[in-house]
Amino acid sequence: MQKSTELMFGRGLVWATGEIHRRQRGIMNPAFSAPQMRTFLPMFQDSASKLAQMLKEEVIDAEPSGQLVVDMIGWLSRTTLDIIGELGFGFQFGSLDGLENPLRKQNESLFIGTPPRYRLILKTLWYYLPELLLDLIYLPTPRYRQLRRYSAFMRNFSQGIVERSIIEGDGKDVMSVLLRANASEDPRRTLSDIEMVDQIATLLFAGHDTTAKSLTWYLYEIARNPECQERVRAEIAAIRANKWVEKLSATDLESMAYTLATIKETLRLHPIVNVMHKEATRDDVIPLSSPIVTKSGEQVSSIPVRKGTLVDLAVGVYNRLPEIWGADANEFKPERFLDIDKSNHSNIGVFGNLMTFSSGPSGCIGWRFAVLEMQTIIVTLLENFEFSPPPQTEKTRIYRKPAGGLMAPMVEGGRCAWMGLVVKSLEE
Ligand code: HEM
Repeated sequence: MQKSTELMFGRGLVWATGEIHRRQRGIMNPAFSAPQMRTFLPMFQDSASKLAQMLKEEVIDAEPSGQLVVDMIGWLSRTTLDIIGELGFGFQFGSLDGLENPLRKQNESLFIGTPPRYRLILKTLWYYLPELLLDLIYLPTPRYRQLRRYSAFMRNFSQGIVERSIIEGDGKDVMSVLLRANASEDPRRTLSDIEMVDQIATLLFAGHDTTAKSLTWYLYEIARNPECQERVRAEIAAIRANKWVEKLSATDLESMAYTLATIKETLRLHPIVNVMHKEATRDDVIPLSSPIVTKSGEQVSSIPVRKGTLVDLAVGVYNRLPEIWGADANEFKPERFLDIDKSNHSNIGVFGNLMTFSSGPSGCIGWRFAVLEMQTIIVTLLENFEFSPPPQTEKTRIYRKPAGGLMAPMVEGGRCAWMGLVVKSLEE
């Protein structure tokens, strides 16, 4: 597992474990702090406005009625790529402007389609086979060659970015903030040049498709629940009514309690990382919230684990547990986050008592980035468009399937993520 992660992202934060992870994370945390994220808001807003403008052109041009079935995941993926390029490492992808870019092509080729069956089997066996045998099975495959090509390209590209950021020195993006923090740290606690370079591949992977797919699931839910959609629009209008400047502030966004509840509810129902694989770093005991009866009839209230035990965290299952969320756990009901009974909830996860961004020392470092980005894009889209599901046929019915390691919307038999929604411009 760590080997393929290293091939894709080098020795960045997603790859690191133990002491190396603690050191890297300690230096990176401030670059993702709440005040730092607020400085990103204008760029989120500019990208969201550009998305709305391009989408409007597509909808109005193609249909005189001002509505059209649009694959929203394509648009959202381009938007979040432009954002992570500029705010992550000061690079202009220009994908909303239709620019072709070799890095974008490399990145897309890596994540397109569901994996073939043999790779899913290999992944399942991964943990249980000796490493040498894995090398023998894995090394000659086309997937291995693809990963090698990607990692060589990425290293070269990222080196250029880091060199440029060092020379320019005043960038506002995450990498520039990180480079400055690294320079002022005790040398024993700093990131090496290679570790710094490899954070770019890490940010590109972790900060792009994750948010695009979560936003896509948001639109899917909001399209199926028009009364929720209207309520979000009304909340935005109420905030606007008290403002005389065009741009909303971070405080305005935070005050939209219902909109935030709809985001939490989407992240609850559609965690894009459905299962997380962890390894116990020491002998430990996992306490259970309520006792269970084992196959042998024994009642247990905790599970001992030995160092090295592999533990799968079923995020998708936790997020829909009726014991936590109620009998209507499978339904989209944002109100549950407005009148949440805190006494019934253990405080788990970094956001909304959910496991979607995980928890603990390796929980998602970019969750504040992702939430603010989602809030901004959602507000802009819902102020300008109405979303509804297209007529349901085999060609338009959406299923949740794994693609590129993330749960994606797909139609039956499709190889790529797709989310067609009827988009209607609200412009008179
Ligand atoms: C809705 C969007 C996102 C979701 C659902 C998400 C979810 C996750 C999850 C489940 C993990 C694994 C945590 C673990 O292993 O315990 C993770 C890790 C990570 N995420 Fe996110 N993420 C999102 C957006 C972002 C963004 C926008 C960024 C960066 C700008 C980012 C950067 C990272 C990094 C660097 C890690 C590795 C953290 C570590 O190992 O210490 N993520 N994310």
